[in-house]
Amino acid sequence: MTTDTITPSTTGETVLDARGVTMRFGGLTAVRNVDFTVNAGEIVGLIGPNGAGKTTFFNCLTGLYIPTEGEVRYKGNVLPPKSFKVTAAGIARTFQNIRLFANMTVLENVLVGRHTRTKEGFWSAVLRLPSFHKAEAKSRERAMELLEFVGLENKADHLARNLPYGEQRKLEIARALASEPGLLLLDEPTAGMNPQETRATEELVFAIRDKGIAVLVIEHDMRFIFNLCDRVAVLVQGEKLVEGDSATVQGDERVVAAYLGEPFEDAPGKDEVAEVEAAEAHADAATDAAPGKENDR
Ligand SMILES: Nc1ncnc2c1ncn2[C@@H]1O[C@H](COP(=O)(O)OP(=O)(O)OP(=O)(O)O)[C@@H](O)[C@H]1O
Repeated sequence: MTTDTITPSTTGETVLDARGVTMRFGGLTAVRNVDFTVNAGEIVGLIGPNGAGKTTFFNCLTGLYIPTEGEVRYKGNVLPPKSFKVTAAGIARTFQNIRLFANMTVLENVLVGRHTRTKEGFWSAVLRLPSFHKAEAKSRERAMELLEFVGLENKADHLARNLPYGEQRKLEIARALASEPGLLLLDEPTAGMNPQETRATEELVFAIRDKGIAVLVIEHDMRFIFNLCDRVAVLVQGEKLVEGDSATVQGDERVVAAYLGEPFEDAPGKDEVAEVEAAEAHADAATDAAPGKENDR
C-alpha cells in the first residue's frame, strides 16, 4: 500500500449529519424521520432486514433521491440535490449491484472516478495542451496508487468484465476513492464474496479509515459488521430502531426480534457449538487410536 494525498480529518468532527430524513414513494414510507451522524475517523454500520430502507437511505445521502423531508449536511454544508455534486463535495459510494464500465480497463475505470477532481477544461483536452498532458499524467499516477492500495496494480490493463467478482468489488472501491472523498459509503461490499475475500475487505476498510476517510457500510454479514464497526445503527421498516456499539446492538432484544428471533448469521447457536465439540472429540479419539500414536508421547 502506498502513501497518498488524502489528508486525515480531525477525529471526532461530524462529517455527515442527517436530520429527520424521510423518503416516501407514493403511499410507501421507505425511510421515516431518521437522524444519523458519522464522525471523522469512524466506521459506522447500517443494518436491517431486507426492505428496511437501507439503500433508500444511502440514496438520500448521495443525491440520487431528494428526501421528502429532512436535511443532509456534509461537513456542515447542506448537500446539493445531484449525485455528481455530492461526489464533488466529498461523498463517494459503491453500489449493491456492481456498476463498472465492463468494456473499459481497470485503470480507465479508476480514471473515470477522478473526473470530479480534474480541472482541465474541454478545450485543453481537445487541443491536447501541455496542461492537459500534465493533469492526465498526474491522474494516472494517482489511479495506479489506488490500484496498488486495493491490490489490483497488476490488473491495470485487464478489462473490468474479466475480473473475478471479488476483484470487481475492489475496483469499485478504488474508483470511489479516486474522487478523494472524506466519506465513503459501501453498499454490501462483501456480497458474493468467499470468507477469505470478506476478511481482505475488512482489512481494506480499516486501511481506508486509517487514511482519514470515514466509512458508512451496509452489510448483511453480521460478523463483518460487528468486527469492523465502531458504531452500528439498525433500520427496521424505515425507522432507526437501535444505535450503539457492536455489543449493545447484538444484545438488544428488539434487534434480535427484528431479525425474526434467528441468531445472527455466523453466530453459532448451542446446537452448532455442541456439534463442533462432538466432531472435535471424535477427531481427537481417532488421532489417539492411530497406529504409532503411542510412540509420540
Ligand atoms: N424507487 C422506488 N420506488 C418505490 N419503492 C421503492 C423504491 N426503492 C425502494 N423502494 C421500496 O422501499 C423499501 C425499502 O427498500 P430498500 O431497497 O431501501 O431496502 P433495503 O433495506 O436496502 O433492502 P435490502 O437489504 O434487501 O437491499 C422497500 O419496500 C422497497 O420496495
